[in-house]
Amino acid sequence: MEIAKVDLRGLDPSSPGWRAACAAVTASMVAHGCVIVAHDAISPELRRAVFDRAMPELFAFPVETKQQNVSTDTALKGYISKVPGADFESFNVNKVDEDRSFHDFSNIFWPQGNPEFSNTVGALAKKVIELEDMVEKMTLEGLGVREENSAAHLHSLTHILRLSHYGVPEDAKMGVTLPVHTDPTLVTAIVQHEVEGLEVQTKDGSWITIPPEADTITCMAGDLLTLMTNGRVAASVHRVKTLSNRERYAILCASWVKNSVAVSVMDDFVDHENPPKYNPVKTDEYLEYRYTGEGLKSSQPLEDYCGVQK
Ligand SMILES: O=C(O)CCC(=O)C(=O)O
Ligand SMILES: [Fe+2]
Repeated sequence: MEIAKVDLRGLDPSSPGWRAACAAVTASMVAHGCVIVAHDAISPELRRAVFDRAMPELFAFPVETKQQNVSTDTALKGYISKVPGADFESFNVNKVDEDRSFHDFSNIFWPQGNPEFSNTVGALAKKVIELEDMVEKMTLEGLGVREENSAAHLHSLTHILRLSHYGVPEDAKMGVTLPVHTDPTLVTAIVQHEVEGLEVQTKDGSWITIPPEADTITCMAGDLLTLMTNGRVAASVHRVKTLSNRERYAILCASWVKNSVAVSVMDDFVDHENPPKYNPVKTDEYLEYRYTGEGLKSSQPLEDYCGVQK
């Protein structure tokens, strides 16, 4: 089985192909919790500037400097350091919709400024956010959500960027560098670069490798999209496994609703036969739950945290 690739090049809501593309995006999200989209948003030069220059420069800093990437937003962690057995580390840039965010982030590493870093990573983030929001809009439209509800939802979004590095897997045979999980987000867009790793589990339990093609990004449904759609879109179950045993970089852009707004099941998914399956949640409280004791132990954190008792 393969995950379909949907071509979004040159597409906007007035294009003749829009409705068919919405249907294809939605079908893949419903079937697999994810969709691969083809795009021309990231030029080869931008890709090289970010992955061949900015990322290696960033990860070369000493750990004491890296740890200064703390989140001003309590629930979203800053720098995630390596832990024994997993050579994975990741930075977090909050509120990437605001121009200052990259400037503030790069100041940690280059107090005298590094416009090349902020401009290139910022430019890539902007493109990824546009694609991610488009996929979110298309999914809601494909599921029949009313235009005004979808527009209000898209208006409530904020985005964070994760810049991640994976060392060569310690267990060369297994190659697993990030264990199986769902994301606590609404949607996560993943930009891979040259080295494979991202794998998605299908509903029959088998694994599909998502190739790191330069002209695609992968959008994953997170737990909060399951909540909002009353279970119509199940969150993608995925992991990172690099069997070629190479070092790997990836960039992730996650969409959230702003912290003060609770995420609820949308009206469009509720009727007499389909009562809400989830209670509303505040995103920061849900994150806290996912990344502390109770939620870490749960195999179905969304259900356990806010599922309506039957
Ligand atoms: O690196 C990737 O391709 C995906 C990483 C991931 O799933 C995560 O950080 O949640
Ligand atoms: Fe993930």
